[in-house]
Amino acid sequence: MLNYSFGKNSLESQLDALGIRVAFEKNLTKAVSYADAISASNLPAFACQGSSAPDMAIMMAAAKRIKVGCSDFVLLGTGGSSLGAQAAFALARYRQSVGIRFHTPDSLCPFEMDYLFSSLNPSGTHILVVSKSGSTAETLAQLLVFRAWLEASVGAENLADHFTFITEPGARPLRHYGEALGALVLDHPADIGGRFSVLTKVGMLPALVAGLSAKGFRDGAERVCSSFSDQPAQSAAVVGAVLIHTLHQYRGITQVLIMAYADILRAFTRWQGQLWAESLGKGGLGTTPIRAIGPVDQHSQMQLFLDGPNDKFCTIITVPSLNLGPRIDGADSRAYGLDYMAGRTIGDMVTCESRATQDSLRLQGRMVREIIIDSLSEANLGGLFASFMLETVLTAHLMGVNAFDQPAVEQGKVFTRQYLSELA
Ligand SMILES: O=P(O)(O)OC[C@H]1O[C@](O)(CO)[C@@H](O)[C@@H]1O
Repeated sequence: MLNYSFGKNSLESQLDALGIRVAFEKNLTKAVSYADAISASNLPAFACQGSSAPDMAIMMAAAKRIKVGCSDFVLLGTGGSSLGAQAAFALARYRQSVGIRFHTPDSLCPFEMDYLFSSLNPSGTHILVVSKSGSTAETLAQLLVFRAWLEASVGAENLADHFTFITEPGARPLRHYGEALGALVLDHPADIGGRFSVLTKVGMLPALVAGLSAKGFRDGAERVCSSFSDQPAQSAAVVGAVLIHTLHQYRGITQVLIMAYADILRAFTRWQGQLWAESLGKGGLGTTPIRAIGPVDQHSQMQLFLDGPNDKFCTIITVPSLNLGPRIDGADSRAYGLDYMAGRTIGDMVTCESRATQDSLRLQGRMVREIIIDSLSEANLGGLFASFMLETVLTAHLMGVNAFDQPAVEQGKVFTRQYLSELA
């Protein structure tokens, strides 16, 4: 279950106080008619992958194959080919549901790779290589290095059993490589962009390997999609997109903060950051995502959020945690003058700290939205994925930009190839 709130004062009264009620309503009408249009033409496939979709059987079989004798599961991929799976892995870690160790070297780092090789057990290592384009240099370089490392231990004849690939059909270096190896090569859906692919095989196969329910993720996403279709004007995605866009247009909001009060959502905030930045930063437009985790970032970034420029829209994601987690010893804390925490749980503290953060931000005149999920589950994480993808697409529509491309990053890739080939 995913709910949202703007605090004690109604959203309408806050819009009135800011003098943007009329502009909000106008943008809302535009967003709702776009929401109706995309609902009528079948909701975007990325957000609404049915749990009975034909790829379920393919993923289940692939996950079963990967798990045979697997002690270390390495996901090679970057950006949208890794971040969604990382968000899912965090849930599995918290559940302690599998005995497999997960490794997601999503950035290219010589030191990290050396360390990873020293910590892996080659015979129990399975490598899932994900790249929609099949040509991302970092992922391909990692693959080449991993193959040589693994071949030295398990032998060329056994390599295919240690690899699975996900990439688009067609002539692509990664596809060619996987097929030549004789490994399992699965199709990345051609009509779904990398950063929108978390509910496809890209995020769901790793989730299954981690012992999570892909059906659970997709059911949660479907629930969000149906309430988006049924009552768009009330959905978190539509209201969020309209509010952010209106505040950007009329009240100088240029940054969008996502602060999650659950460590487990740390990777989720990274996933959302890519989604937002790459989808909206176009042609001189865009708002900058900021990721934060509570309570820790109260002690690092909060001063700026509270007392720096009033240019941020703040989303606080919470999971009810009253009475949860270890309890603080009453006598011990009282003996040291810590009466305020005596007998409270760690969950009590986190709940109060999130409330304190929201109230402090509001006192400073910041616009704060709380998104509440009732538990840490596949369904709720799936719902968050769907909701934020819809919000991003709606925001792009309001801004008049294409959410689905990322033309500017290509130049850096061209330079990288050139500089590498020019190295002495
Ligand atoms: O899945 P691929 O094609 O390897 O791309 C990885 C990431 O790189 C980007 O293309 C940006 O360079 C992202 O959009 C994408 O998620």
